[in-house]
Amino acid sequence: MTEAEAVVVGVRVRPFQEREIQNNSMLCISMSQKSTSIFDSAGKDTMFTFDESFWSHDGYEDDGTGYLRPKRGSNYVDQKYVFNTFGKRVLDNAWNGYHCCLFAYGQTGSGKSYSMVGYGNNKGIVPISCEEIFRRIANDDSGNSYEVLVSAIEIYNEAVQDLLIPVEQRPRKGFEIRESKILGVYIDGITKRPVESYKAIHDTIEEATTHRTVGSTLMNATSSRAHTVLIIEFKTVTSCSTRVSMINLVDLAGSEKVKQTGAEGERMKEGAMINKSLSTLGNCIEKLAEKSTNPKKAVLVPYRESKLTRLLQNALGGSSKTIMICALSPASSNYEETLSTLRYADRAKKIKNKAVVNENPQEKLMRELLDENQKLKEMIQSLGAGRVDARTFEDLGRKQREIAEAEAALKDMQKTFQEKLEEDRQRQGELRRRGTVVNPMVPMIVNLNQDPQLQGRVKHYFPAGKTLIGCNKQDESESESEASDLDRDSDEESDDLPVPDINMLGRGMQRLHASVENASDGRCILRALNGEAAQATCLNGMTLDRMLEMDAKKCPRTRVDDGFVLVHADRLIFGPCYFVFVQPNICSAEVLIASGEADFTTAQMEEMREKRSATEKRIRQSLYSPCMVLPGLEDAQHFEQMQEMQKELEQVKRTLQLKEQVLRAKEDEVEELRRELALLRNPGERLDEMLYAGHSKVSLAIDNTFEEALAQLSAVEAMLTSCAPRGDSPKKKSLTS
Ligand SMILES: Nc1ncnc2c1ncn2[C@@H]1O[C@H](COP(=O)(O)OP(=O)(O)OP(=O)(O)O)[C@@H](O)[C@H]1O
Repeated sequence: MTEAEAVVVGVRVRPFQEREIQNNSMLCISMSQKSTSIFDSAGKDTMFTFDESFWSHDGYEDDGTGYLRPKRGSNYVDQKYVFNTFGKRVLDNAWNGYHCCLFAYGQTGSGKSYSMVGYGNNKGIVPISCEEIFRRIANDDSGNSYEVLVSAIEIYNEAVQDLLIPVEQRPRKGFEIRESKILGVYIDGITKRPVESYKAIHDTIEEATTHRTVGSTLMNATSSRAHTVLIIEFKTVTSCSTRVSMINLVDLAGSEKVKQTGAEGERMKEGAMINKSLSTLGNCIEKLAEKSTNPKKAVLVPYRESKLTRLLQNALGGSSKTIMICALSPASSNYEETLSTLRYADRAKKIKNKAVVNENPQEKLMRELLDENQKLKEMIQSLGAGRVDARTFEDLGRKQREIAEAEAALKDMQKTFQEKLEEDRQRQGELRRRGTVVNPMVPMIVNLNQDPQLQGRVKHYFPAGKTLIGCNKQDESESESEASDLDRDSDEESDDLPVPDINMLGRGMQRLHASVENASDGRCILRALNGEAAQATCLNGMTLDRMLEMDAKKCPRTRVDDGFVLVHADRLIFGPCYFVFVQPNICSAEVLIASGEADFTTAQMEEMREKRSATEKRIRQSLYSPCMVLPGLEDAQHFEQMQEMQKELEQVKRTLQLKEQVLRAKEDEVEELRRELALLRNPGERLDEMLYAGHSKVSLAIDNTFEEALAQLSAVEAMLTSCAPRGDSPKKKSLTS
């Protein structure tokens, strides 16, 4: 009989972030071998022991390529070490035919994605594992053959989405998680992409990431608000058997409490949904731990209460080998959250699973599926013979659906891997022809946001041809029943309109708002699709309707008919959404954003500046144009009009002055921040400045002291002079001279 095996749990603490250093954050975590301690503000510690405690807080250096490696003699744990400890274990298990699951838990910004996916050269467990899978396959000379299928999903607001299909082709309410006796828990209709090389799996993950960010815009989400799961189905075919194992790599959403993030409205709902998934996960872990400690006790595990736990049911309390990596913030300001993560991890390590090798499942599955088919036929026959009760009738409907699913699964199983590859190639070719598959080197717009954490998270690509930007209200979160009749009428009217390729919601957005044409000469041309849209679309602060009125020579951008040629780093505003245009062959979006060349404040300020000058122009026009039309100043009515307008002008001037003050203050603030940033980037200069400041203070002090001394001397001198006998006043040399 298979031995029960505990969930393997590791914790990892990251370095301080810039903000935490600036806030003089205190370190509240210490680690010694497998134990981790957390200290509260009074210095009292709570200790936990895990399978692994990874110290990644300090003791590292850049190896010259951006990769962070441990300094000589330090205990810093780098990405390779984490992969060798946890990632390799997952792969070994998969190779032996076990289902495996690795999930990362922790509050936002604690380092989950760093461990799972990694950044730049510091690749995480997911990419290294994918590389390793194909390296092992290439080095295998046993005669076995291998088949790898990849799925990528996101759970957001309790809806499961397939990240391998474009946003606009997804069902609005997401995909269904189903459970059947034969197939177990599975997602109905999810893409399983066959991959035969590291490049293919890498491109698939890139595609999923792109769809993830695009998808998140539609819902105002950020990556940390959704749970992402990469599912790798790994099949080994030997001469006498077939083994299938599923590898689930799960990057959970941030675990912070909604209260702490100050979330409101839609964000609050998101937070509640994430918390629902995470708190159900917590409850399941608690119940499973209870069950493992007391196997005889009847414990109900609430898997069905959230999509996440339903999906992870097998990984948590079934036949899977499971590893959990908990990311910790080192800062004392996050003490509460980190302590709660440690408690979560502590409970998880008590769970015990009984993993089994999934040998020959395909043949078994096919046999079972055929049996089910037979049973259904018999049921139908009995229905025809009139020997059926109500319960059987009800069952029949359910069975019919199950059989349809089973038959679809059977059909899929009967296809060879080569057939699946060929089918996928054709599908990809078709999508590429329609421009649906995204190449990260095509021009794009990237979002700008007040919150630097949210900046650069959303990318919209412009493949060759025309891309339509608009507001497809069907995607709006309000239910249709709440829409006004007027809205409904206008929606009906606009039903014939094409669906925009890029959807942006918010005030000022038109159903078909703008287009960007990626022309054959490589230029991208922006056009507003109607007058109202032109007023609500800005290029570097200026509305398109204003640019269209301008003399072509004065216009800041090259005009092509009614459109404008976009230039790398141009700021664009559509309704309430701020973006920057990126030509990836000039530099990547990440580099552009990090350079500070385009940011939210700049875009907002140039918009305000343009609005001000447009208003001034309008007032000037309305003030002076009547003079030309009306007969003369003696006309009383005209005089009144003039006075009215003068008042209006004064009012506008005052408003403008106020706005100008605000703008200046903001500009000063930005200037100050830029200066600070430059100093931080160049500490030498900072030191010089400090020395200079220190020097000035000292010389000022010396000057003051000197001045005071002189004053005292003059006073003494004056006293001496007044005290000296009048007659023989000597011709003294002044002490001050
Ligand atoms: N072990 C580490 N070594 C160096 N830097 C790290 C490490 N872990 C995390 N970081 C840095 O900390 C920051 C936050 O990490 P990360 O984005 O992985 O957090 P997260 O928990 O995934 O956040 P979110 O929930 O928002 O996705 C990043 O800048 C990352 O580079």
